[in-house]
Amino acid sequence: MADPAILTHSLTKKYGAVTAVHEMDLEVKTGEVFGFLGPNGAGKSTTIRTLLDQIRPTVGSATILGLDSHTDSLAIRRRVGYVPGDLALYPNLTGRETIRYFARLRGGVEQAVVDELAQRLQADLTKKVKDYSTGNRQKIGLIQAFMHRPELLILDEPNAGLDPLMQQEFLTLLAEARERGSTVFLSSHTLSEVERIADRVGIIRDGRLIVVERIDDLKRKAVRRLDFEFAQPLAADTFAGVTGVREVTVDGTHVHISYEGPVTDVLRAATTYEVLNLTSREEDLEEIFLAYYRGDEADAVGEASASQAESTNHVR
Ligand SMILES: Nc1ncnc2c1ncn2[C@@H]1O[C@H](COP(=O)(O)OP(=O)(O)OP(=O)(O)O)[C@@H](O)[C@H]1O
Repeated sequence: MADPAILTHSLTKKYGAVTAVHEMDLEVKTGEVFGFLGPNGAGKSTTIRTLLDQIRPTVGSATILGLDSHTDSLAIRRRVGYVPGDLALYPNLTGRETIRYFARLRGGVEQAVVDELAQRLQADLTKKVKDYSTGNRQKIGLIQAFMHRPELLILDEPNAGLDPLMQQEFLTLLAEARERGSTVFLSSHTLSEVERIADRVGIIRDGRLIVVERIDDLKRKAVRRLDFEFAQPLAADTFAGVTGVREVTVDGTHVHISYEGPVTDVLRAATTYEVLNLTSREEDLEEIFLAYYRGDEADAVGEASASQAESTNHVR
């Protein structure tokens, strides 16, 4: 079997009294797109910089593509494309000169690949970097990360500053990289940025990896809602004890139900009465995710459904 693309053992980074990364055991499989999610200051960038040997862990170790992150760091750099969270560029170089500089560090890349990436991302490479907007700087970051068709892409909040059209193009580039067999490690603070492309997500909070799940499983756990209109008013306890039901609001003939898991029992209980109308609302993945952020992972689904507004405020 292929080595995992990323494997860490008890990876820990302390800055004085602050433990930025705490005993992290992370495995990213070859060929998957892994979303690395957490709020500001959770430890995402510190983890990534440790993986790339830009900083040394206080305790623990990591292998990247089967190579030791420290002793084999040069070999790793050639096989990895990296977009840092705080991309530092020379202000007086043009975009093209900047890309040439990165290309030389990599031992040369195909000009045709650079041109195609620049065209697809609508990057103007003739301007000096100091005259770029945040989004245009980010495009340079993406071009240099993708241009050597690396086996592993490590992307630290790569969407920053990209407009919706470019975000879409970026997702297409990721999908193509996956088609070629590349692995993608993608950090973000919003699930919505990664949910369309990631196979699995890991959620990090206060330096700890608190959950790793397949996006499909996370979706299965998400809260869903049904709004019924009945011919007759129902008693408040009509749905008490029905499997999967989390919350019921009865307002005369209108009943709102949030539930998790299969809908069968809810429907069976409802259709013992005359149903005039039924609407089903989108499952809300963001809610369950925000609950993990807040620290309610033991009961992420229930808490999320109870107080979305509060959780949204907390993250901001
Ligand atoms: N060089 C440093 N010296 C001291 N503390 C640091 C240093 N770098 C990071 N930290 C601290 O480590 C913790 C994790 O920071 P990190 O930048 O890794 O988080 P992050 O998840 O990438 O956040 P963001 O989404 O804001 O980039 C924070 O408390 C931060 O203040």
